Amino acid sequence: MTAQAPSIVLGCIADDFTGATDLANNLVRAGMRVVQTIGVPQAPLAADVDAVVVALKSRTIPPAEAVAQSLDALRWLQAQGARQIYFKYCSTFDSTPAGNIGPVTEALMDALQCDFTIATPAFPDNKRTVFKGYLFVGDVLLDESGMQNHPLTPMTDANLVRVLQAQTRRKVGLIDHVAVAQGAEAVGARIAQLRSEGVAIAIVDAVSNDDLLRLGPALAAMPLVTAGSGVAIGLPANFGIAPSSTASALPAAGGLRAVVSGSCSLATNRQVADFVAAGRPALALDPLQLAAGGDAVGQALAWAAPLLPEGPVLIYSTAEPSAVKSVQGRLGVEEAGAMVERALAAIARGLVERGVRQLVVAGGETSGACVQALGIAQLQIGGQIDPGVPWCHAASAAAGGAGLHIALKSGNFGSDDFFSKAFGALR
Ligand SMILES: Nc1ncnc2c1ncn2[C@@H]1O[C@H](COP(=O)(O)OP(=O)(O)OP(=O)(O)O)[C@@H](O)[C@H]1O
Ligand SMILES: O=C(O)[C@@H](O)C(=O)CO
Repeated sequence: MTAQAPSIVLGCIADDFTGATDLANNLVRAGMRVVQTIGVPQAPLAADVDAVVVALKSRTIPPAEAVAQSLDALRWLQAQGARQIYFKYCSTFDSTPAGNIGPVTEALMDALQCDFTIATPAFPDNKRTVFKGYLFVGDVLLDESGMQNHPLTPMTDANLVRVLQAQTRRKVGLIDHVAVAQGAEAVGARIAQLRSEGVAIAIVDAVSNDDLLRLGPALAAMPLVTAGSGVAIGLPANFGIAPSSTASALPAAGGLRAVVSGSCSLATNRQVADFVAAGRPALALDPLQLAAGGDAVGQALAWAAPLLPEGPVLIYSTAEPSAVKSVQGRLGVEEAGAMVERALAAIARGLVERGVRQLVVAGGETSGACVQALGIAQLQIGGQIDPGVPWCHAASAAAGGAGLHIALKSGNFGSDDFFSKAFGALR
């Protein structure tokens, strides 16, 4: 008798690395056993899990490339038996009028011969709510939340029907809170009405987890769901899966502890300040010094070596917006970003080579660079530290193939004491 290859029920495509762990975290909390792959795997899935999240870096690349990578991921997920596909984007709907949410959604709909899907970035646990089609971040509209100044994807309109309509030829409509509050049957009736009006993609209102749990059953037969990570909490039940503590079990943690931070988001700035104020060892990298040459990576590793046995150390380039702007003005936005990412990735690798086995990385781009430098191909998802951020476990080439615990924190996620409390959560 030949052993049956593992088969998944839910196949997910995420447009960045930290967003992928955010989605995986919500699926695990709802009971699914999940792995996250870095890019599209070359080989069939070996792990016996319910869902796979394929992490791409497709949020801000040209639309045609984002479409090609997403279709590649779709083909691999289908080959692993996925019965439903989930396209995950940012809870602040990060995109430009050219894409990539619209073009990727259209391409996936075409490939799946799917004539209707939903789109909602709602993630109430992290204060992203959608009401009458408008996205709120905390108490303010998206375009007043700071996202209007984002360097790559400035979000200047909080009306998601308008935002998505600018990115797609398909007609966009709204399933408003009146329908969602009444439950799956009312959502189904609203979908039927929208379909009869020629709508193919519906933004969905959701202001609480109860809304998302009510929405879940209405999505059971949809071949494609597109959303932030919030919608994930209502999907596992459609496959008969209930929350269970075993889904998030990871191997026991050991080894030295460190944090590497390249995020300059407001939350990360507060987290760095909190770690420093607590008197913990922290080293700031100066991008202008990096640009001037010299061995800043070697110096940072030499600084960390004697401190690591005492507890977690932090190495960061995190800075206030004015300092970042000034560096970008001197070095160029792309060049500054790439140079800092390279340095932090080399530092992360050096730390792991020196015995760090519990590592927190802050920032989406920074996480991408670090995960690649660490030679990580796949992450097993464990317990949540804060909404959207789980501990993960992965084999790393930098650790000689051994496993390490790693947490990839989105810039704006996590409480102020995140860098200290994360390690407590592993014990
Ligand atoms: N002091 C600095 N000056 C200029 N650029 C910096 C500085 N520190 C970090 N950077 C760059 O800023 C970018 C930060 O992006 P990253 O995605 O890592 O964080 P984020 O935007 O806060 O996170 P997320 O994408 O999860 O919201 C990276 O390219 C990083 O290299
Ligand atoms: O949805 C979010 O806000 C995050 O998972 C993310 O994608 C940050 O880049």
